[in-house]
Amino acid sequence: MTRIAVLTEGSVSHEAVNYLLGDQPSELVHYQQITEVFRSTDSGNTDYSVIPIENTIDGSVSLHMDWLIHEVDIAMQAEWIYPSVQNLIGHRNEFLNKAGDLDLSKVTKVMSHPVALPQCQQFISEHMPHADLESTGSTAEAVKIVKRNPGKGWTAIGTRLGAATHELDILADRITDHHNNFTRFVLIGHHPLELQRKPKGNRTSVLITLPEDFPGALHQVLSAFAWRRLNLSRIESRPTKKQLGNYYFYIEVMESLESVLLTAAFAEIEALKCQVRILGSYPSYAYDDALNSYRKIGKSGGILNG
Ligand SMILES: O=C(O)C(=O)Cc1ccccc1
Repeated sequence: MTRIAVLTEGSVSHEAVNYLLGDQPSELVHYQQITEVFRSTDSGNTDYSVIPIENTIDGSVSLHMDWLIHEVDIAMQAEWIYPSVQNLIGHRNEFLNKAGDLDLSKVTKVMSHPVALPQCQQFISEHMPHADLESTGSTAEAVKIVKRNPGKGWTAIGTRLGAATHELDILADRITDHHNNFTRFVLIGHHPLELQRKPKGNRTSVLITLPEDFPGALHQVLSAFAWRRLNLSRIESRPTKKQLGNYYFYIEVMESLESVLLTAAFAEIEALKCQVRILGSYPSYAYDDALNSYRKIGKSGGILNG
């Protein structure tokens, strides 16, 4: 059976891969840290790894992009978007006042993934301004830690699946400051994955290094795509880590590598003495479904009393 590495049970990544796979059978192998998720497929222990790479609120997840570029050489095989709906999770009985209502001023610590904490900044400063904040390997790791440490006033920010899996209470639901909070995930692996669901389109991701002392090189690179009417869905500069001020351009094109237009664009860019490293050419799934689920989730949320 296909083995897929993913963050801890009940993480956003876990919800997201369940959504991508639907009923398709596969074995999920869970890890505490994203670096272990990367290494697992790199070492051949799993066939694929699930990596969150971009968030509507924070933008690129830098650590994950860096691992994709510098630490492993595993192709991107699919991308999809999934909403991250965050909740405040803890042992409910620790936060009740005499009237039996929740009193979040009793919270001493809020733990979560470093991408999830800033997403809930307004909620935290309004309801728990004095709580310590602590980062964990995933939202679900935070839930597990809180579960193992009752009586300390600790809480976690995480998913409904995380609260259910680790048997903790949801103290407040949908607490992200912006409700259009989506994360883009990629599935990386050495072979394409056949999925039952139909893709919405194709993407090709590429790293382009510009030659030194070539004024206007980026303009020429972009022109190679533009005059062929190849749409770009993302462009971002990333440090090469070799020298201060040296950058790659990470570019995503809304086209498959099977397109002769795209291969011709890459050949033209290489002729300009740029280096082209293809990170993957893969199907893109279900953006509309993600939007529909956002509509279903609705906008309001907050502290759950009673
Ligand atoms: O920590 C998790 O649950 C993850 O899967 C990483 C993450 C965190 C916040 C938004 C999207 C993904």
